[in-house]
Amino acid sequence: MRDHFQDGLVTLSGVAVRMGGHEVLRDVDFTIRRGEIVTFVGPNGSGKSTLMRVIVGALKPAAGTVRRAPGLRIGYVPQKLHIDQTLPLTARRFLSLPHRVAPDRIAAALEHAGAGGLQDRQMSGLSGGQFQRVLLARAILSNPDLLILDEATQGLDQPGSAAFYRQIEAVRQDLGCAVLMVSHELHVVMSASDRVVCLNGHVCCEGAPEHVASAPEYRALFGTGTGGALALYRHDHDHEHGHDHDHDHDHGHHHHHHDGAGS
Ligand SMILES: Nc1ncnc2c1ncn2[C@@H]1O[C@H](COP(=O)(O)OP(=O)(O)OP(=O)(O)O)[C@@H](O)[C@H]1O
Repeated sequence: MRDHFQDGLVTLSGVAVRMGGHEVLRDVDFTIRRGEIVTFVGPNGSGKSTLMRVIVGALKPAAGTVRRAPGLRIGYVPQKLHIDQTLPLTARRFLSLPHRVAPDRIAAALEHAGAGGLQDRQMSGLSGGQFQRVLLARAILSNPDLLILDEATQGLDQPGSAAFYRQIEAVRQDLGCAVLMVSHELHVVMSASDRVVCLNGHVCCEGAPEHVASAPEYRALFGTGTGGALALYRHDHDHEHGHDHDHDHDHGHHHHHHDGAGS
């Protein structure tokens, strides 16, 4: 049924990257397929941004191969974008830079990004969440096969981030694009991802969120620091799907040993 999932949009084999004389990434095999939401997690300096740069083609690996589907269109949502606050600039004009875009396309992109009707607002007057949605709309304008987000929810509070990730899922649903994100907000990202890739100079572990969360390699990296976050994720997860859960609400003490891999 899901033939389109077979198509690799970007495929990396045996990729290694050296920076300033030392190896930042080694032996990376990775594929993202049409329509998938994949998230890179990993400690600071584990090579997440570097790997993103290899995937978009901004950085050439020292070893290995990178294959992109012919004609692949990538939309990029940056972590932050600084706009001169004194410059009068409406969302419509911002989305028309550097090339003019027809008003109906702008309206449609804003609608998809959950920012419908904001075209006449000043960029400097938008809330953090609205601003990120306008950046998302800009990425959508290129009609991407692959949407890339580099910690796009920095500066948003937790409900704001959760809402933004729900918007990302809606965009994937509406446009059918694949999504690749980097994030530190593990619990939020885990619930929004089909697949999580845990990096630490190489791919430590990957798979369905529940699988990665219970993998010893992941636990070794993130230790007990994410215990609460993972408990929160499980809590949400249990309640969203509403099956097989007991009602004591003591999800923090559940121990799933690799049983989530197939979910
Ligand atoms: N231009 C560069 N020159 C030398 N070393 C670099 C360069 N860019 C990155 N590095 C090193 O590569 C490693 C991986 O960096 P990268 O930014 O990919 O990590 P990250 O996982 O994205 O980190 P963070 O979570 O802090 O954003 C780090 O040790 C970093 O210092």
